[in-house]
Amino acid sequence: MSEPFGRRLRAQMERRGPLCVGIDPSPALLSAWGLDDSPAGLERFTHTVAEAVGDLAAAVKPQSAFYERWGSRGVAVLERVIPALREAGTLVILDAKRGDIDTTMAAYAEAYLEQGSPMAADALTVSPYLGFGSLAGTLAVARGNDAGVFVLARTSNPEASALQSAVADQILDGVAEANEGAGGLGSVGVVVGATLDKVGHPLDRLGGPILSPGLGAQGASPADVARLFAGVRRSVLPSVSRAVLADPGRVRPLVERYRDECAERLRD
Ligand SMILES: O=C(O)c1cc(=O)[nH]c(=O)n1[C@@H]1O[C@H](COP(=O)(O)O)[C@@H](O)[C@H]1O
Repeated sequence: MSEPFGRRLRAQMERRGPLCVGIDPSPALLSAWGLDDSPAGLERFTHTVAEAVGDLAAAVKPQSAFYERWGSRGVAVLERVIPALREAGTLVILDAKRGDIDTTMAAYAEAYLEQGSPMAADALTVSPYLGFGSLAGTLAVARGNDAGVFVLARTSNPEASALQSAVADQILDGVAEANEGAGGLGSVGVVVGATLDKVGHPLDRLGGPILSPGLGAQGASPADVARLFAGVRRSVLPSVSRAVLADPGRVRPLVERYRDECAERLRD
């Protein structure tokens, strides 16, 4: 590993355009592809998406839950696809949304961010609702491995608003502090859903990337993302899953379309 995650992400977004492609092999999508809801179906779906976008998307975000459904056989699929995606030149953000006390979080960080671990990704989504300080060990492991962390701040689901808006400032301050002195885009990001009407908290001092899921199936468009993040657009990595995954033959062209529109809208 050569460079901190934030700088690698900045380079990827400039080279490939600002789009993260989620791999969410739900039973409904496996069925739409004519695949069995089984580890073999999961593997076929996953590798088809990886081949379609590994050389195209700035980042790819496998949703761990759809693999964990199958226990060790599903996790084995994840263990195979993460290195394959990284080999293809994309950054892997593992979406596992881990959150626990500090020592347990450090163990999750070793599982997902320690280079050499079977599931080592470039970045991990984490939950700060045990207190921002509970992430200290995770941030340390990430830093030591040039990996990234995306901390939930304002998620895309409507039921999150009351809880998260009460503590979002603490989380954003913690992230800003963790990115101090990064020099370029920091490696500690936040998750802010593209579906929000407004963020309601300042994002201009974060210093790190903003992962923004909610494009497509949850109703947001690239124009919504541009409106929501006016002033910080160059730090935004929109993420799309179902809207590009419905048909195996159309994954690549749909990703190209979203990527081009996001690049156009988030130019500045
Ligand atoms: O962390 C995430 O990626 C995430 C955060 C959030 O606020 N909302 C959200 O939908 N996600 C994830 O992003 C993906 C959204 O999928 P689509 O709605 O199909 O694009 C799912 O894997 C969600 O778990």
